[in-house]
Formats: sequence, C-alpha cells, structure tokens
Amino acid sequence: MKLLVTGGAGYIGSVVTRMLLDHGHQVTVLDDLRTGHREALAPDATHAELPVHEAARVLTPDAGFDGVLHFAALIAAGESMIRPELYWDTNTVGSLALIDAVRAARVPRMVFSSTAAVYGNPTELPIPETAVKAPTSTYGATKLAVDMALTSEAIAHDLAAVSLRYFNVAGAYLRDGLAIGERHAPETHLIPIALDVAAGRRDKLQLFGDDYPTVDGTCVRDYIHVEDLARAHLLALDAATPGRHRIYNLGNGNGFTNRQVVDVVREVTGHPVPVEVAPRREGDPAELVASSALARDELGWTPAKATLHDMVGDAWAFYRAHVAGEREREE
Ligand SMILES: NC(=O)c1ccc[n+]([C@@H]2O[C@H](COP(=O)([O-])OP(=O)(O)OC[C@H]3O[C@@H](n4cnc5c(N)ncnc54)[C@H](O)[C@@H]3O)[C@@H](O)[C@H]2O)c1
Ligand SMILES: O=c1ccn([C@@H]2O[C@H](COP(=O)(O)OP(=O)(O)O[C@H]3O[C@H](CO)[C@H](O)[C@H](O)[C@H]3O)[C@@H](O)[C@H]2O)c(=O)[nH]1
Repeated sequence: MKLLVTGGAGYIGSVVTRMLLDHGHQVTVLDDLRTGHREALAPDATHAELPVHEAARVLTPDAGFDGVLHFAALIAAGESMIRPELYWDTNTVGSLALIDAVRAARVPRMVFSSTAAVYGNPTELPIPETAVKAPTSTYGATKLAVDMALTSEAIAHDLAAVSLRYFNVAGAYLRDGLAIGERHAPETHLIPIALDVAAGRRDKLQLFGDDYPTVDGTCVRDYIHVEDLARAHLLALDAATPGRHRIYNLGNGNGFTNRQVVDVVREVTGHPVPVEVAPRREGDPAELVASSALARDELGWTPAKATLHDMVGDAWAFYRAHVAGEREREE
C-alpha cells in the first residue's frame, strides 16, 4: 500500500514506519519536526516537512494514497492544562484538516492514535471501549473530539476508520544496530525520567501524588511495548472496513503503580533511583487499565513483550546507546 504517516519522526510513528517498510509498503512521512527528531526518520521513506494542517498539499487526489496513519499530536497531558489552545489547534483542528484532505483525495482508510486519556477516571476496570468517556485533561478531550469526528466521517463518507486507544507506551525498537526509543523534550513520562535518574542525569524522581486510592497511593497505569503497539497498526490497516469506525483499546490488562515501575527501573539498572513525593499532577486519573479483548478477538492481536521488565530493559538499552551520549554532547 502507499501510506501517509503523520508524526513519523516521533517515538511511535517512527517505529510503525519501520515496520510498514519492512512489510513492503511505500511510506511518506508528514512531520513538521516540532517535537520529533530528523534522525528518527526512516531513510527509505519520503519526508514532507509540513504541519498536519497542510496535509492536502501532499494528499492530493492524484497522489494515489491507500491509507493514512495519523500519529502527529502534542501529547503531554499536564501541558495541555496550561496551554489548551495549543492542544485544540494541533490535535483537533489539525486532525479535522487532515480528515478533509483524506475525503478530498478519496483515501479509503485512516488509522488514528487515540488514547486511554479519553476515559478520564474510569467507572469500570479493566476499561472496555464502551466505557464512559469523560477526559480529565484537555489532551484527552482533543483526542476524543477526533474519535467522534471519525465516527461521523465513516458513516457519512464511507471512510474505513480505526482508532487505537493506546495505554502507556514504553520500551524501544531494537534491530540490527537500529534503536528507536522515547525522546520527548521536555520529557514528562515516568520511565524515561526514572532512567535519567538511573543514569545520573537527574538527582531524583518526583512522584506526583501518593494519596490516590490505589495499593500504595500512587497512580496505576497499563504499559504496552512499542513493538506490540506497532504490530497492531498493521493489523488495523487490514481490518479497516468502509463505512465503519472501529475502536480498540491497546494495553496488557495489567496495572502497575508508579512505585512498582520505579522498583523495576531499580532492578533493571542496578541504581537506587531516589524518589521524592510531590503534589499530584493536574489531569491525572488514579487508575487506567485496559481491556484489550476486542483487539485480541477482532484483530487477532497478542502482545509478545508483555512484562514491565521487557519494556524497561529495552528502554534502558536504547537510553544507554543513544540518549546518554546525546545529553553529554548537549552539555
Ligand atoms: N507515548 C504514549 O504513551 C502515548 C499514549 C497514548 C497515545 N499516544 C499518541 O500517539 C501518538 C504518537 O505519540 P509519540 O509518543 O510518538 O509522540 P512524539 O511526540 O514522539 O511524536 C509526535 C510527532 O508528531 C509531530 N507533530 C506534532 N504535531 C504536528 C503537527 N501539527 N504537524 C506535523 N507534525 C506534528 C512531531 O514533530 C513528532 O515527530 C500521539 O498522537 C499521541 O497522542 C501516545
Ligand atoms: O516525573 C514523573 C512523571 C510521571 N509521573 C507519574 O507517572 C504516571 C504516568 O505518567 P506519564 O506521564 O508517564 O504517562 P500518562 O499516564 O500521563 O500519559 C501517557 O498515557 C496516556 C494514556 O494513558 C496519554 O495518552 C499520554 O499521551 C501518555 O503520555 C502518572 O501518574 C504521573 O503522574 C510521576 O510521578 N513523575
């Protein structure tokens, strides 16, 4: 297939691009590099350095694209509470422009990166796709709006749409000397920050809140390896059906508290990783654990790297190979 991947210079989009190319697809990456990395771009993909709002410049009716995978977004829930206008414009206005371009170019299928953040504080655990959607962050709300737009687009204009609601993505893609991992700037995610502490680049980890109604008072999250997540995108492209918007949660169905995650980082790195309890971060739900039964049943998806040790181990291998040296050069 000829595919457009938005956000293909980012963490997840660059891994999915590699897998699509490995499976013989032709890929154009649309990414304006606002948070991505030029060196994460796959050499065998074409790159259009454009904002997603201008996707119509690439997605022309004559270009013959068979599908779009839409990763481009701003992703920090905490920041989205402080700069909501930026998130509405990038994530929602940008996605609506992309959907317009998809329609105008008669592209038959679209796969969208949605998120567990659409559910807010869940009323049932593990969370099925049918659960109440009540986002606690602007980030989650901007993604839910796009999910809703895709539902109407599928019904009204026969688009084959799939939303994949990722839970917490972790780990790295390691192949024949190639390592792609998480590198957000500023980094806000728990595991890469804990690895920074283990590598001696930060003194301590701040734990945001220890008074949640969970086993040890810290938030619970469901982690999924980026490689397992990437495979789900290939399955979603095949399962996409004209006139339907399919929605799948992607997680392992196991919750880990933030303290348990830090313990695994200590085991994997052999570093004590000191922590300091800090106030809660606004917009954080207490517990998010996925039911991915639908993805397993309908897509035939089964995660292969399901343990936190797998994910933290691969993230640490990536960190030592790339991030540590890069930070040293920056200093
Ligand atoms: N990382 C996670 O744990 C997680 C969890 C749930 C959902 N998601 C979703 O997955 C997707 C990818 O996340 P990621 O962790 O790879 O993020 P990332 O920040 O590493 O990558 C995002 C990429 O999109 C590009 N981009 C952003 N806005 C753009 C715009 N308007 N026009 C063009 N390019 C733009 C950036 O330059 C970057 O390369 C996002 O949509 C995110 O909401 C991520
Ligand atoms: O320095 C830190 C960083 C994070 N945390 C805590 O660790 C947990 C996980 O936080 P992350 O920032 O790693 O991940 P989130 O659960 O906030 O968000 C991630 O998963 C969501 C879906 O669940 C969204 O899609 C979002 O894009 C993605 O970043 C939260 O309780 C957070 O408060 C800390 O205690 N200290």
